[in-house]
Amino acid sequence: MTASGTLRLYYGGTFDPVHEGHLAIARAARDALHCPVRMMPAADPPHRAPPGADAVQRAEMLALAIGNEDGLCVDRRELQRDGPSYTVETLRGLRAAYGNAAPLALLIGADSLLGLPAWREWRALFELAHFVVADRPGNDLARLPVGELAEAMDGRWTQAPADLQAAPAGRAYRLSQPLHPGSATEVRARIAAGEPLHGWVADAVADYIRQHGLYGAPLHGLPTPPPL
Ligand SMILES: Nc1ncnc2c1ncn2[C@@H]1O[C@H](COP(=O)(O)OP(=O)(O)OP(=O)(O)O)[C@@H](O)[C@H]1O
Ligand SMILES: O=C(O)c1ccc[n+]([C@@H]2O[C@H](COP(=O)([O-])O)[C@@H](O)[C@H]2O)c1
Repeated sequence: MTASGTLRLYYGGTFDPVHEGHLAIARAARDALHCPVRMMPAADPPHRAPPGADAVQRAEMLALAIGNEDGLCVDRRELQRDGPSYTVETLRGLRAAYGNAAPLALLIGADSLLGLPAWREWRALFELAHFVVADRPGNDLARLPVGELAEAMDGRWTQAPADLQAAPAGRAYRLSQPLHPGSATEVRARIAAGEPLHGWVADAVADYIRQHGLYGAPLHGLPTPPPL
């Protein structure tokens, strides 16, 4: 099918909490592809333990991290449905809203791509969207393991942003941004250890975490209770 309209790029994640690594790849994708990046928190992320912050809190932290920055926004559509936030359902909803000719893309990190065969109806995802894949430390995209994922990716890779505009779905673009070590696991561990968050999350996000006592952070303004 011929594509029509401008590329719509969605960046799904648990964002528990949003950190500087997330923002770095969102900005890199925005700047490389010249389109807004819609950061889309998963209400009930599949294939992982329940997040430490609820979906509304994670969306609020995203909004604080983004502030008024051009070309980044929060898309709350997955908060509006019940059940696990399967990406295939989200993309079908986007197709229903924007039509089969609209170029759609999903931004994911390299670790997510390597886990793609565990996603619900994963092969159908290539019919619904392009993938924009960001390099992530410890995940080498140049050496995809031989097997069903490598076969499914064969012939899809492009380094031409125009190819994502020329078709509604089915291509894969590698975002070779500078590697960023940010990880939500590391941020939560730093909070648990009482270490500073500056440089790991936006200051407004660090304030929100303290104000809401998230991830075991002592509530803002209250003394730390003695150990039991
Ligand atoms: N530093 C990073 N570089 C590249 N991609 C990243 C980075 N951090 C997260 N991502 C990608 O962003 C998406 C959402 O990530 P997620 O919200 O699960 O954060 P995370 O840091 O991986 O979290 P956790 O440590 O809790 O697993 C995933 O596709 C992930 O691969
Ligand atoms: O649809 C699935 O089966 C599926 C399985 C794992 C992850 N995802 C999506 O991938 C995105 C990143 O997930 P995560 O767990 O790394 O934050 C997020 O939007 C999830 O909803 C989706």
